Amino acid sequence: MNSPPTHLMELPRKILIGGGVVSEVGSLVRSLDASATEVAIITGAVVKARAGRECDSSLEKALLKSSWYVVSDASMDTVTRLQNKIADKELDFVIGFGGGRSVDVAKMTAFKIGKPFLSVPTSASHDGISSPFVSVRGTDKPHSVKANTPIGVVADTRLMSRAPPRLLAGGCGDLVAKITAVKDWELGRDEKGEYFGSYAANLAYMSAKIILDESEKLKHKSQFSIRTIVEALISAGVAACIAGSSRPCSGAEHLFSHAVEYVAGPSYGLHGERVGLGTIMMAKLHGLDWEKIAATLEKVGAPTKAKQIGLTDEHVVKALTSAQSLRPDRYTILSKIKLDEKSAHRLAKSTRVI
Ligand SMILES: NC(=O)C1=CN([C@@H]2O[C@H](COP(=O)(O)OP(=O)(O)OC[C@H]3O[C@@H](n4cnc5c(N)ncnc54)[C@H](OP(=O)(O)O)[C@@H]3O)[C@@H](O)[C@H]2O)C=CC1
Ligand SMILES: O=C(CO)COP(=O)(O)O
Ligand SMILES: [Zn+2]
Repeated sequence: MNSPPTHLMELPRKILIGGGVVSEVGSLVRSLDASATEVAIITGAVVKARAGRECDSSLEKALLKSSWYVVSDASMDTVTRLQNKIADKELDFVIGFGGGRSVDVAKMTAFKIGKPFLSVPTSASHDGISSPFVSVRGTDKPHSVKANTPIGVVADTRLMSRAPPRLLAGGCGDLVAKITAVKDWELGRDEKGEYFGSYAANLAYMSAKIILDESEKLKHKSQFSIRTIVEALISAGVAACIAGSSRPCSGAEHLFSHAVEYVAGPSYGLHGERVGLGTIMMAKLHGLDWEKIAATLEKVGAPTKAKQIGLTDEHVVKALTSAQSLRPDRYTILSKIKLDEKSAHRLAKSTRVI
C-alpha cells in the first residue's frame, strides 16, 4: 500500500465566538501580533452599513490603522484590483468581514500578497469561514482552490442572527452535505485506492450528524442554534485543513451545485441551498436515508425542491448529467453510477427534487 500524501496542515490559531464579538476584532488582532499597526478590511456594502462602525471602533481602540474596501462579487478581477490597491501598504493583516463572498475575496487577496488572513464571517452559510479554500470566479476551476488557512476566526453570533435566515439554512445544507461527501471519499478509497483520512472524515461527518440529530431545536434559530451551526461549520473547515483538500466536505452533491452554476448561472440559490438539493439526490444513489435528509432540510427552512430556487427540471437534469465532468479526478458516486437524461430525471423525480 502507498504511504499517505505529505501536506502541511495549517489550522486557525485563535477562534473567538459569541454574541457581540465583532467589537473585539481589534483586540484579537493585537493578541495575534502585538506589534501590528495596519490592517485592510474587505467587506460588502450591506455588512459595512450594518456593523462597520462597531468593527472600526474596535480597531481604533486597539490603535490599528485600517483601510476599508467594499466588494460586490467574488472574482479574480476583484482580487487583482484589490491587490493593486493595497500592494504598497505596510499591512500586517487582511481581514475578510462579511458573507462568503467577502471572506473569499479577502482570503485570496491575502494569499496573493503573502499576508496573514483573519476571517470575520457575518453569516453562517458555509464552511469556507475556517478553511484554506476559496471559490472565486475567473480561475480555471469551477470548484474551490487552495489559499491559506485563516490565522484567526471571529464569529459574532449576534450579527449572524440578523443576517437573512436563508443564509443560516444554507449553512445547514452545506453541513448535511458531509454525509454524502464522506461516502464519496470512502468510495474513492475502496475503488481507486485514494488516500482516506479517517480522522478528517469523522470530523466532517460529525458536523453533519449534529444537524440531523438537532434539527428540531435548530429550526428556532436562537443564538444557541446559530452557535451549534457555526461551530459545526468551523469544525468542517478544520476537517478540510487536516485532510489537505476539500474532500471530507465536498463530493457529488457539491459537483451538482457547481454544475447548476454552470448550466443555469450563479444567481440560482445560495451555495448551501444547491448543495442541500444535491445531497438529497446523492444520498438516494448511495442507498442512504435521503428522506431523513430532506426532512431535516425542510425543518431548518432550506429548500428541498429545485423550483424553490428557480431551477427548472431541465436545469436539474443537465446539472446531474454534467456534474462529474467538472471534476473528473474526484471520484464520487456519479463516477460509479453514470446518469443519462432518463435516469437523472428519474432520480430527481423519485426524491421529489423536481
Ligand atoms: N471558500 C469556500 O470553501 C466556499 C466559498 N463559497 C462562496 O461563498 C459565497 C457565498 O457566500 P454566502 O455567505 O452564501 O453569500 P454572500 O456572501 O453572497 O452573502 C449574501 C448576502 O448576505 C449579506 N449578509 C451577510 N451577512 C449579513 C448580515 N449579518 N446581515 C445582513 N446581511 C448580511 C451580504 O451582504 P454584503 O452585500 O455586505 O456582502 C450579501 O448581500 C459564494 O461566492 C461562494 O462561491 C461557498 C462555499 C464554500
Ligand atoms: O464548498 C466547499 C466545501 O463545503 C468547497 O467545495 P469544492 O472544493 O467542491 O468547491
Ligand atoms: Zn460547500
